[in-house]
Amino acid sequence: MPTPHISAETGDFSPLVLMPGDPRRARRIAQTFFTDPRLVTEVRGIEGWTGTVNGTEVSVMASGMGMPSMSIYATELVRFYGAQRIVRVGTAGGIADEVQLGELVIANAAHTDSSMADFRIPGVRFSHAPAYDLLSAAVDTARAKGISHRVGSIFSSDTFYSDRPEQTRGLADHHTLAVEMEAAALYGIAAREGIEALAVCNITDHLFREESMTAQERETRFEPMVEVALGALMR
Ligand SMILES: O=P(O)(O)O[C@H]1O[C@H](CO)[C@@H](O)[C@H]1O
Ligand SMILES: O=c1cc[nH]c(=O)[nH]1
Repeated sequence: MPTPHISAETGDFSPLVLMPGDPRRARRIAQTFFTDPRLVTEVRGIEGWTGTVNGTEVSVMASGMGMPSMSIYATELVRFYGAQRIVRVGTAGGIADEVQLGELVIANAAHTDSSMADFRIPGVRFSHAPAYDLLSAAVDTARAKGISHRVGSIFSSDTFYSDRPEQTRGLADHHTLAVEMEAAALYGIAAREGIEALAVCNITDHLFREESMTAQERETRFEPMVEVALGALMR
């Protein structure tokens, strides 16, 4: 049944869903990795695709940018389309010194400055964590394929252009690996809805160094990340 934001019919989505932020990355992932990909929704330009990978049905749909957008799409995928496992395949900026461009960060926790986290359980500072089985399968896949990766905490920010250098410094002091803008919301929704979630991010820039991929590279350099995410999703 279509929702306000997804026009697919019941059964159009697999229970296994990849979620990049960028709709064009969603399309490229479907065209690169799926056999017989079909477009199942494109409301507001947020594309959802379903196809098969090694005979298993898998879907990919963009989350858009930021936690309110991720929350809308992840909630509708779970409640109306039966999503059981969601793996975010995003881009992120490095914070910890050792993190290099092109490496993957597999997020075993997501700090956040989002006030959305304050509403989850009144009076509780909620811990945003992934499903262990997905995390473990992602690490196994990265190791087996020799894909450069790190496992650690990330920061899900409400702002891309932050004017709080002391916050970034504090995150670095607590050995946070990278910053992005959706994982904490996804982990919170997964906990609430009783599904499994994980975020795997490609490092595309570094907050303390003058290093950055182009917009084109951010859209197109996703293959190792998606291989790791599929290894987790289809474990
Ligand atoms: O490349 P995606 O997956 O959109 O992820 C990152 O890029 C966007 C900011 O440029 C935010 O959505 C952030 O989380
Ligand atoms: O949210 C993001 C994503 C990529 N790079 C950043 O610096 N921030």
